[in-house]
Amino acid sequence: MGEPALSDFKSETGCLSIIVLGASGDLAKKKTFPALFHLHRQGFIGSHDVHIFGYARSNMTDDDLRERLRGYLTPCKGCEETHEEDVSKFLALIKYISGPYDVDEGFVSLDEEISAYEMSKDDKGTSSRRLFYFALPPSVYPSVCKMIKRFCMSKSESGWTRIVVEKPFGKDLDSSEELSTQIGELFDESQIYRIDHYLGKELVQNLIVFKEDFGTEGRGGYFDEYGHIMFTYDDFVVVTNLLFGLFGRIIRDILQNHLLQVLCLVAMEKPVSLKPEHIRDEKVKVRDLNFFLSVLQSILPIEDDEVVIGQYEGYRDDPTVPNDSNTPTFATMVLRIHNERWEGVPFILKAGKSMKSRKAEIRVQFKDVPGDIFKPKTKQRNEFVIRLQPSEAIYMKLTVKEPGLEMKTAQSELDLSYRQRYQEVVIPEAYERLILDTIHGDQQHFVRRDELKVAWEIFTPLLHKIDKNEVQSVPYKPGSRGPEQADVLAEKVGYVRTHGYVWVPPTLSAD
Ligand SMILES: NC(=O)C1=CN([C@@H]2O[C@H](COP(=O)(O)OP(=O)(O)OC[C@H]3O[C@@H](n4cnc5c(N)ncnc54)[C@H](OP(=O)(O)O)[C@@H]3O)[C@@H](O)[C@H]2O)C=CC1
Ligand SMILES: O=C1O[C@H](COP(=O)(O)O)[C@@H](O)[C@H](O)[C@H]1O
Repeated sequence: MGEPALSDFKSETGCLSIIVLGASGDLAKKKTFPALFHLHRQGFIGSHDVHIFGYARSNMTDDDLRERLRGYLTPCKGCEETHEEDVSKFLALIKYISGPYDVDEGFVSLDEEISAYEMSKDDKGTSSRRLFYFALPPSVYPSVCKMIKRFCMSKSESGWTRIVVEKPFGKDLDSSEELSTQIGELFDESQIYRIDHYLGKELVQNLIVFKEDFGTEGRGGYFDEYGHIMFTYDDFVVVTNLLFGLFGRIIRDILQNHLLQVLCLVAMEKPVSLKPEHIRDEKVKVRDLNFFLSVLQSILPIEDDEVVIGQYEGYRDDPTVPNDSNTPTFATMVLRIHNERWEGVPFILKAGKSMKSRKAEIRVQFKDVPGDIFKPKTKQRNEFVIRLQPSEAIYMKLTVKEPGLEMKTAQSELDLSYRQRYQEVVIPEAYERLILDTIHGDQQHFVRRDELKVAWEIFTPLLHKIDKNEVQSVPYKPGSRGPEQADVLAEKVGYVRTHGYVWVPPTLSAD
């Protein structure tokens, strides 16, 4: 398998302009600029060929923006000593331009600034690279795209223009397709980077490496031993703002994108190679001689009785939330992949806000061994767990003999905890990796238009039912596991929860 290395994408030179649209906003200060800072600090983007432009309507000077960002540029482990210097060098690269999102003048000024910077370089902009990062509400994407297309494209033949767009990409199938069409009329798919930051997480990226082993096995039934696969996202953050004021929040926010993408990487066949298009094809490729359907195409419609949505008690106390809001802050549902490999294996997706803990993980539960001679002494099932966050880890929960003279079983784990195993390694933030991929033109970890469409096809019928109150949120206590009905559903489809066993993460002290 030809594995693309970072160096495969490094051949481009010429000045690089990174334009953060919506520079005054929350995402820009918390994620986009800090990611750029860390890339700069590590030398992935260099002062000699990079300039960063912030653009938004707010009235600010360059220094106002720099001061606003300063507090979010935190030192990483081991670089405390040079931190202040690193920050100063980075902030010096930033220029702020104020302007509206739908008026020519703003983008004419932006283009003038970028061009002036390009002309100041040795190659006079002959290979200008322009990366536009949309840290903006999607409502302004169409007008901003028009403005960029009209005024701000790279003028050099050997350069490029790329746009990075944030979710939500629509609120259902129709609105998403409309947005895709509007953007698609102006930019080629190869210029559009639809970011799903879960695809940039270290352990999500590791899923493709597991494929190498999985994929070499024979077909037909070797997954028979896999009882259930559970994807969870539990968050204790209380979120009060309503996206679009629409129902179905947690589904649109987490399940339709982050968890579905992770599911694809787990369930898809091994791609032909690591080339970005091969990976994206595998997630969504169309029916191939009626033989193997890709993962997304093979997901069956979600059954009403395989969904539980919940809302934490107190959610409606927020003055911005209507008293009769049905908005789910929790959802669990079963997806079924109708293909040769996964027939009969329930994929349980679960996500919630205001939960007792904050974690995201993939849990593959194995079926009971037929004729288990230790039954009924062993009540727990073996599980393979990939903990995406916090404290990244891959571990196998399994039943072992308890050390000692007695033949007693106990649950334990084989554990690869990243913090312990890779003590010297700083795991990069998802946004760092994805921005670097954009600069390198690597679309592997970005959502292609056809993927997005199928993702919405899966969830839209359910979302519309929730929007019409045909599916009701059940209440759950803040700081709990979510509604009991969710556990009942998981149990109904065969998932066995282990009671009384808590995995204690290893300490950092090496023996
Ligand atoms: N914040 C986060 O952690 C995450 C955000 N996202 C997505 O990233 C994008 C940006 O998010 P975020 O930074 O939180 O958004 P903000 O609400 O902070 O908006 C960003 C900037 O856009 C401008 N803006 C806000 N509302 C409007 C409007 N109605 N019309 C025109 N301009 C507007 C404002 O700049 P000005 O008024 O100065 O022009 C604002 O500073 C969104 O698509 C969001 O869904 C995705 C994942 C996480
Ligand atoms: O996209 C989103 O993701 C965050 C969760 O991201 P994480 O990297 O902290 O797990 C979520 O809190 C937010 O609501 C959602 O829009």
